[in-house]
Amino acid sequence: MHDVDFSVYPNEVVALVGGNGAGKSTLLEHLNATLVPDDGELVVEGTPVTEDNRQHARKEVGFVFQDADTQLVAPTVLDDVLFGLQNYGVPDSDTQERAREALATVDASHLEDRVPHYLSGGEKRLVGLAGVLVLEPSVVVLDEPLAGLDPERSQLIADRITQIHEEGISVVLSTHDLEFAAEVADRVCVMADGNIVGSGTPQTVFYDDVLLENANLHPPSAVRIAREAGLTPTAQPVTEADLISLLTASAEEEASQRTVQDKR
Ligand SMILES: Nc1ncnc2c1ncn2[C@@H]1O[C@H](COP(=O)(O)OP(=O)(O)OP(=O)(O)O)[C@@H](O)[C@H]1O
Repeated sequence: MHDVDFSVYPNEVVALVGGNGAGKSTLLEHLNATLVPDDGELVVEGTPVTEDNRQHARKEVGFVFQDADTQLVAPTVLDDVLFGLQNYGVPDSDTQERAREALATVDASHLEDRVPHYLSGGEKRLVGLAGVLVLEPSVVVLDEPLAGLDPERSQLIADRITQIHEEGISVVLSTHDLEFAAEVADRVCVMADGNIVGSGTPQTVFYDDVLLENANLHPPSAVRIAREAGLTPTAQPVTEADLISLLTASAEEEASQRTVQDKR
């Protein structure tokens, strides 16, 4: 990575997109000081992070790994979620209740006695998220949160991201799924060759053909369909839901014009 200037503001969802090897995971791993820059500065909640105070960044920035096995270490799911709390010295009297609440927020209460290693990929991702949320971080970082998930689990993760956002926590995620980025992100950053080459709202980024082409990305299907259907001079839908409401509104408009003509 070189010359990267990246900030996360309170209560926003940022999606990092870019081709394989663009540097998304590397940038994310700097956010909680898993990696510390050789040159330059990482500041978390006003405190510069150094080799000696990584713990501050770890506490404020919760990281959900793509490979959840990296994260899940205890004999049961509940123990795993408790582990972080105990590590940060939270009194034992509070920990069980907080851990169970965290599992409930990701719909994973039924997994609490299971052995983490034998969970499915999607279940591991949810438990990893619970283990992060229980520590009440300011920022949650998710590396490829949908990788290997079925549509139902993907929607669950998307819903949880929206919920975390509504609770005032910032979210930074990396993804190859631009439809998902369009659905959840306030801001999209495009990465290529170890740098951020463009950023903006999903509309700004996903209608910028030159930027997407330079980063080897294809626009989300809603953007392609809107263009093919000639809708883009007046609207810039980026999600399927945007497109459906636009097409519905335009069909209703057409129907009402036809009724007026018929009456004449
Ligand atoms: N510790 C490391 N030492 C040297 N090079 C590394 C290290 N970690 C990652 N890289 C290299 O940095 C580049 C960016 O990797 P990174 O995993 O950040 O990309 P990415 O955008 O997340 O890719 P993908 O979408 O394929 O997961 C790759 O070329 C990778 O080989």
